[in-house]
Amino acid sequence: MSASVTSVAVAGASGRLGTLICDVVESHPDFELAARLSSRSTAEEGAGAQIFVDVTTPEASPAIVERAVRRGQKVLVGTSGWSSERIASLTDLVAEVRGAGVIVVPNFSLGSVLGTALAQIAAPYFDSIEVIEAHHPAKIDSPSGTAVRTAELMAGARERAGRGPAQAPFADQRARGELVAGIPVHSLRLAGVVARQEVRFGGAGEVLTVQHDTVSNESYVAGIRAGLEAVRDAAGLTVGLNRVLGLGADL
Ligand SMILES: NC(=O)C1=CN([C@@H]2O[C@H](COP(=O)(O)OP(=O)(O)OC[C@H]3O[C@@H](n4cnc5c(N)ncnc54)[C@H](OP(=O)(O)O)[C@@H]3O)[C@@H](O)[C@H]2O)C=CC1
Ligand SMILES: O=C(O)C1=N[C@H](C(=O)O)C[C@H](O)C1
Repeated sequence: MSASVTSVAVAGASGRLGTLICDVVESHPDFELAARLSSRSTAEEGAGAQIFVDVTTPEASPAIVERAVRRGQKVLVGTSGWSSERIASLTDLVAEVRGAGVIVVPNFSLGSVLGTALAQIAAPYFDSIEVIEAHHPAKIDSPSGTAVRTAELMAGARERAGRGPAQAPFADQRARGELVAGIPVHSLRLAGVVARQEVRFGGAGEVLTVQHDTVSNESYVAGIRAGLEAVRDAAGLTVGLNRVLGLGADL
């Protein structure tokens, strides 16, 4: 392995996103694929790589990420399930481990990140907000990580603007979706869909919709490349492709 080439291990390499990440690593002149890991891999496999990528499952991800951080690897996380609570404990871990560098990217698609940013701009101006996300039927978790992140960021934007929680009437009824940071989120798992998110804002006599569609996994390629390039020299914890691309903080 040449000194200028950075080695990468991918946990979840046999999955949909992991396969794509391995392709991106292999086609990038600065990186070399050191290990393809699956659910059957041992904890030691991939330990020698400089960068460790986690794209597994929300259940498995925290332990996999902690192990990689503790052994001094730079870590890029694309797995969903990294809610604000999980991010808080990751922040503590990163502060504890000297030299740690972790980037968590809830969505590698530029359009999705911009959609979430636009939703944050709108959130303080509309008390009535609902999120509808749709994904392919093989997705094991719901709501999506992107929907959770979007709802949390919209609630934060409202709080910073001095607005109270969004309205969520009759939220105790099951068909009203799952409340995330006080905002109802509805999940569809539908053949023919890759990934879609709609954020609907209701106001007096009007509805604003911020919608993003991923129509193929190609939408993740540029974000994956940017994440890999950024995590090489990462210090501390970074959350969101917007920060990786220098598009600003959480608005
Ligand atoms: N950030 C983003 O832009 C995107 C994020 N995602 C997220 O990435 C994650 C993976 O999605 P996707 O590729 O579609 O999922 P898949 O089900 O296709 O792949 C899951 C991968 O994780 C592995 N795995 C499962 N359980 C474990 C375990 N206990 N320990 C270690 N590895 C395990 C599987 O290995 P095996 O083959 O052995 O079962 C497989 O390689 C999800 O959380 C998804 O939401 C997806 C797309 C885009
Ligand atoms: O599982 C997926 O496919 C996706 N998962 C991520 C999420 O949960 O938000 C990102 C994207 O929506 C695709």
